[in-house]
Amino acid sequence: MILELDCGNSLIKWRVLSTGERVAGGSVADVELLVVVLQEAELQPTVLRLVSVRADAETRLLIERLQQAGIERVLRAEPALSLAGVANGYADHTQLGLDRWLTAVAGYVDCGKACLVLDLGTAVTVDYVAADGRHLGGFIAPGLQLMRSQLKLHTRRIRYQGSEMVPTAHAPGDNTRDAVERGCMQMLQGFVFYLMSEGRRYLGEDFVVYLTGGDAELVAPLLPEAVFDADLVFAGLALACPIKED
Ligand SMILES: Nc1ncnc2c1ncn2[C@@H]1O[C@H](COP(=O)(O)OP(=O)(O)O)[C@@H](O)[C@H]1O
Ligand SMILES: CC(C)(COP(=O)(O)O)[C@@H](O)C(=O)NCCC(=O)O
Ligand SMILES: [K+]
Repeated sequence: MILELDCGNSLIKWRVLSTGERVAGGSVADVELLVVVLQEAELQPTVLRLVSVRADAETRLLIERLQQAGIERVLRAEPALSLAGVANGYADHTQLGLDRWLTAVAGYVDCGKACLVLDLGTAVTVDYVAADGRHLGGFIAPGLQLMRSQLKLHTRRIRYQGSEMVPTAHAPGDNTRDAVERGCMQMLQGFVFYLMSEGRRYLGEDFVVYLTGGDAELVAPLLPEAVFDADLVFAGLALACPIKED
């Protein structure tokens, strides 16, 4: 059994594969919770395949904890100049977030043509891959939770309970919560529309849009033509760290 992890800045996304098939998965806040969840589900993976954008020391501790819990073999995605026909577009390829790299590669391998990958997590990341496999770089912007929390952190009177994000609610807010929630949502949605038009400039008319990350469902209704794939990073991880069992 293989345990796959995508260690993002907010959550650890996990899946367990048995003979190449997903048998369980979810997201957890930390590795201790993951160990408990695996024990309760009576899952005992021995191979770990992971991608992490966390600090190296934190990632090492996480791996050690899982080794104590029964992991025998570890494969970790590393920066690369090229993979599966995609050429890393960063001036220093080691600086490109590995989650971005894997989703860009997975998108290109899936469609075989130009693509735009939007990952709406802690940060919103945007990556362009041209039809010939050149990764053109992209953009990094704050995600929804970051936008909200920064407004609360740096103001005295933005205080409200709940975060009722309704993707289609656009009317001017008549209370603090709706004003902030809709304002942040419109920042995100406006950004996505802008990226689509920029996409035509960089990629031409014919490109596929991939949508992933914890907040992807909030913009999915705006992009009916986009491919929504919550597991895009795992598809990239399998390409970066192939295992016989795949
Ligand atoms: N239970 C949750 N805990 C944290 N974030 C959540 C949760 N449910 C939804 N989210 C949203 O998902 C985003 C995190 O998405 P994710 O793709 O997991 O990010 P990352 O890869 O950066 O950890 C948060 O910014 C938040 O807006
Ligand atoms: C941009 C990110 C913080 C996104 O992380 P996430 O929102 O998935 O937690 C991550 O890809 C990262 O740390 N990148 C390194 C900087 C770069 O890609 O240029
Ligand atoms: K992200």
